[in-house]
Amino acid sequence: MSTVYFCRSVQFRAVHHYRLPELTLAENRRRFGPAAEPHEHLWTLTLWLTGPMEPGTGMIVDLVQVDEILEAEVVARFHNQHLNRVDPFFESHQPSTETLALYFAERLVPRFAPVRLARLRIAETDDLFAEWYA
Ligand SMILES: Nc1nc2c(c(=O)[nH]1)N=C([C@H](O)[C@H](O)COP(=O)(O)OP(=O)(O)OP(=O)(O)O)CN2
Repeated sequence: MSTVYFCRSVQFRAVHHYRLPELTLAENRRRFGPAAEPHEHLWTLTLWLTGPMEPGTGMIVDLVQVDEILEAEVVARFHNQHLNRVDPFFESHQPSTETLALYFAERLVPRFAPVRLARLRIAETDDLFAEWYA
């Protein structure tokens, strides 16, 4: 049986850096190079949502509802922020794309239920991104 996914992307601009707390600044600079310094990306978060299509509307989920959740959970919290400081979680977790994929998936899955978040992509650029699959 075929499956349809409804997809939506949202962007936010934010700074991050990589620094392990057990290392000195000089050691972090050697370990991570330029990425040890705060640097900005225009992040793109993309969701793949699936579930039954409502016969009347032909929709899996209303776009207005999707956008409200993304605005509250992603844009309002992360746009123009420093990711290492936006949530105490990132005091003990480096804000890599891999970590952000897990972070956003864990928070967005319950927000979209019973619509199923099946896949999520967080991209720093077109050629650097991480994906999460349910
Ligand atoms: N495993 C990961 N490694 C790195 C990540 C990541 O999310 N996961 N992120 C970064 C940085 O944020 C960094 O900005 C990207 O590193 P950079 O060396 O600039 O990457 P590119 O080679 O793609 O950049 P060019 O401008 O094309 O040289 C680092 N590592």
